[in-house]
Amino acid sequence: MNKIKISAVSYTNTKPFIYGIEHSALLDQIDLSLDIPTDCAAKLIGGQVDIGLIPVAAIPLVPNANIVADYCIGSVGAVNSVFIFSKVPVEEIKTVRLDSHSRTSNNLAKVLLKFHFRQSVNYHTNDIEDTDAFVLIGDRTFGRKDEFAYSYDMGQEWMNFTGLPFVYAAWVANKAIPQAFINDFNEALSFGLSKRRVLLEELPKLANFDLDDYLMHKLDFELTDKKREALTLFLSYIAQL
Ligand SMILES: C=C(O[C@@H]1C=C(C(=O)O)C=C[C@H]1O)C(=O)O
Repeated sequence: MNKIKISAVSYTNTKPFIYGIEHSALLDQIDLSLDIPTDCAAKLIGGQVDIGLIPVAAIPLVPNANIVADYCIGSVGAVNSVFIFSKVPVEEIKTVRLDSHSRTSNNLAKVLLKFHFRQSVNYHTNDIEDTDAFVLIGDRTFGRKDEFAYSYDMGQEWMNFTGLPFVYAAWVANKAIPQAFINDFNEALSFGLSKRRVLLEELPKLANFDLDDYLMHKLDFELTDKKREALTLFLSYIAQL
């Protein structure tokens, strides 16, 4: 049988899933690559992989997109790794630099600034551009919150805006995947989540970031009905940008 090709996010948020996959019999049946979120999306859209843990904002661009797992990268309120960092309070933000790693959070920033904060903002993608604020996601945000005059946790702001949890990335396939594989895959992901304490022992301690709180509490990995509702709502807001 051909191996199933999978691209997953290379950040710490995905390590519980990788732990589960690496400790399962699935390892012989798959080709696994770890990529930044934009590349996970590009590989799934381009057909280089069969399944990707992709930014949900990219789902409409995936041919035959179908969500194949009961787990995701999500949060119920603050997530502590998806931020708008700003020099000025949000009512004064006029320019924002987007994060080249991100698809979901760049769109989440636009949705929140337009529909929640009701700000008219110019967006830049150039790294050297001097802007009022910028989007930053993933491990590169760890411990950096206090460096900026204003930090907006977008998981928290989405909760303030909609009363809903949020899903940043989901396991999506671009073709039909055999049900037996999906069952084993869910089992592996669930096993990885149940071993987060073991994983935390293996990860280096960070001086100014609570990794335990991040993996055990801030991230919320179950793709619940409320998160699916949030996903549909988020995609409908993106369509109105
Ligand atoms: C919570 C996070 O979720 C992520 C955010 C993504 C995005 O903004 O496109 C994509 C994948 C996830 O890794 C994070 O990276 O901090």
